[in-house]
Amino acid sequence: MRITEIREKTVSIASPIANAFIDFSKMTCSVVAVITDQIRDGEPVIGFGFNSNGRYGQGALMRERFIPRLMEANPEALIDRENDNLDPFAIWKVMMTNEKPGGHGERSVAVGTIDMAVWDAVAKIAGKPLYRLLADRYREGIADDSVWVYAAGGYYHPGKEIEGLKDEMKSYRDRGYKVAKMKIGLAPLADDMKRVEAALSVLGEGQNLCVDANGRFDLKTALAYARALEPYDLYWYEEAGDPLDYALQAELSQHYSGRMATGENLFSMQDARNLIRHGGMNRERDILQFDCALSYGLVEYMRTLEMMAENGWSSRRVVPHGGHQMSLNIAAGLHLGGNESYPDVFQPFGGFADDVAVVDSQVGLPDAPGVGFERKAALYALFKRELLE
Ligand SMILES: O=C([O-])CC(=O)C(=O)O
Ligand SMILES: [Mg+2]
Repeated sequence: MRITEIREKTVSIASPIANAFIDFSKMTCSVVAVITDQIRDGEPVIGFGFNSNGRYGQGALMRERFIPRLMEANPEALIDRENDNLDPFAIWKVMMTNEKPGGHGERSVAVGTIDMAVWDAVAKIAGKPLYRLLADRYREGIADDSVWVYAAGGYYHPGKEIEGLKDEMKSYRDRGYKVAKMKIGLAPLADDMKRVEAALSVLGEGQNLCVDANGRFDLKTALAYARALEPYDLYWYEEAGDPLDYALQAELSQHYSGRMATGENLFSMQDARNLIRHGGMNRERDILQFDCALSYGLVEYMRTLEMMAENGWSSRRVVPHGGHQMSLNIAAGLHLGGNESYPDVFQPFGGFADDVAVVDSQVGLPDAPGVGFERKAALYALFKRELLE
């Protein structure tokens, strides 16, 4: 059993939206195909992967380091004999050969993207949905049947006024979502509070709304927003300050009594551990948003979940960033607390299988081998067009 070829390409996921820190006018993403010599239903098994929105395509790193390391490795060293399959842990180790610790920047995205394709292939070789394979291997066979999801959007957009935001929130409600998320921090505080009130006029109680500052605020601004937001009793206040400013997060938690969420820009177990150690996060209340596709993939994610357990954090406190099917499988198979969903933005990467609707903020998973990409027609068509033709 061996990987015969790995292909990668950078594709556009540009759109005119903006959060408090970046706009997505030139956003790209890598797509990857890991082609194997295994045959299922008369076709070679091919695993697919892509990196989450918000970081750009990582083709150069893949072409120069990670793909050659895998293709030069002894194929025997990449096999999981016990399960008669490829071994994602051995593959990860080969990819990370001669990589120093620390400085988890773009390379964690490159590795995370290939890792996604490897797990897709592994589940396809096993003939199971990935969430089922994960539950069977690591959770005594018990998977969640459905996963809690919230609708992420509420971006700043040229020409999108209050009415546009309300229409967007209403459309999420109409599509089965109870909780939605909107951006804050690009407009002045007073304007943002008008936007928050507009969203709440559609969503109802504060517990149906999350706000996301995308790491924009210094401590003073984070505290000013905390004071203004507190009376609304929102579901969560996300990424107030710089993702690596644990002291800011810890100080903020002394002044804000509601739930906070952060972690989407922490790309390693070690960075996540620093948040747990130094960020003042409350394990009974707060939410961690690590995204495997940005942070060295599922192999590293399992280390992060182990680290959390060692620190008394339940895996149910994790609701990954990214709104993609890989995290949805991890959520169902490894018992996370939910998953982000992008009903409208970042298509066709955001969103789940075409035939699973969101009902009461819960989404099911398709009964298809692998991550389920083949059940999301627009995404599968993109993979085929960009990587196989
Ligand atoms: O706007 C972004 O970069 C995405 C984001 O923070 C989120 O989905 O939480
Ligand atoms: Mg965010």
